[in-house]
Amino acid sequence: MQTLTLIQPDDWHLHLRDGAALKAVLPHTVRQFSRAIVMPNLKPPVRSVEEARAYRHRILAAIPSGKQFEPLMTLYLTDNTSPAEIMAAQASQFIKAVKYYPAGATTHSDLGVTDLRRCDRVFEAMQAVDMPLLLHGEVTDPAVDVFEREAVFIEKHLIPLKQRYPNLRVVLEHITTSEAVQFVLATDKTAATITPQHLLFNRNILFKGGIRPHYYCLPILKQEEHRQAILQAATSGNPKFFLGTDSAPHARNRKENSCGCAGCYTALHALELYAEAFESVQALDKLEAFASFYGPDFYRLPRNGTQITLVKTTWNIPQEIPFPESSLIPLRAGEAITWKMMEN
Ligand SMILES: NC(=O)N[C@@H](CC(=O)O)C(=O)O
Ligand SMILES: [Zn+2]
Ligand SMILES: [Zn+2]
Repeated sequence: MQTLTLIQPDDWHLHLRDGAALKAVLPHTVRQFSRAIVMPNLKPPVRSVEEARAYRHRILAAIPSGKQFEPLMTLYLTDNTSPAEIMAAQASQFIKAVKYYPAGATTHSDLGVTDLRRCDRVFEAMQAVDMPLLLHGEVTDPAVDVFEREAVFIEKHLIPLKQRYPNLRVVLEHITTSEAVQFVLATDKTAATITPQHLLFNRNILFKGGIRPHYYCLPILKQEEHRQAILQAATSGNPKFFLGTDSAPHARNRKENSCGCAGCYTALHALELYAEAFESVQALDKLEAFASFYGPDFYRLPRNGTQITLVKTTWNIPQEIPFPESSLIPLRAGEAITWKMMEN
């Protein structure tokens, strides 16, 4: 039987939510990953060191007994974030990054930043203490085509930001376009996370035989040429590209809705999905570094010591998972998948 043993991976972009939802999804992540960069887009968002400390304790309390997991916390940037909060975040040790959401771009982003330039004093402080900036890189201008919003953001906002703060370390999150790949390759102190859905699917899946809300996430899936560009980047062995699932749970009734939420749920089977993507281009030998080395290297954390094993065997992804309000539909629910993580 074909097996694949990896140093235990970490998830460098994850939504854990809070309360009963947190309790429902955390065991899945804990099974696959040792650490995760936890997104701060709660309602209300995690804007201060004290809120991050309290959220971190709620996560720690929800870890299944006997399991090891380290949540790496982030702060939600607003127009009003102060440089002093950045200094306090750096001193906290448990806050590893600051997250930028353009106001209104995605789930729970209404308190996000209205204009990047308003945060210049904060970026100066982040650059000074070497705190990474994580970006949801899309413009929100309704006049810009939804498929162009990442490329326009890079051109109009991110290139100028990096010109003002060349030493600010940035991670362009969940990249979806060849423009993003080109930007990351060309820019110092810049990395990117890549999700399983953006490696496996192009936008056709959204309309395959009907509208499929469980494939809807932001940034939206793009054309095939973009999928190929990010698959090439992920499997290239370049340490600027690493794993971030963007697993984003929403209850079934909120996805299957006349105005459905954005987000794909992959925490259950992320490594299997990534393995399929890497195998599709004969690059399984590149998976371990993408999943387990380049993220900790970027965040200047030690690589994990434990290992996990994937086995080449076919199983069916569950149709649904228990979740508050209704249920949770994992990506590719009910379909077969050809890798399986062994219980450890
Ligand atoms: N990716 C998504 O489609 N949704 C994320 C937010 C985000 O990462 O943009 C969520 O929190 O649901
Ligand atoms: Zn996002
Ligand atoms: Zn996200």
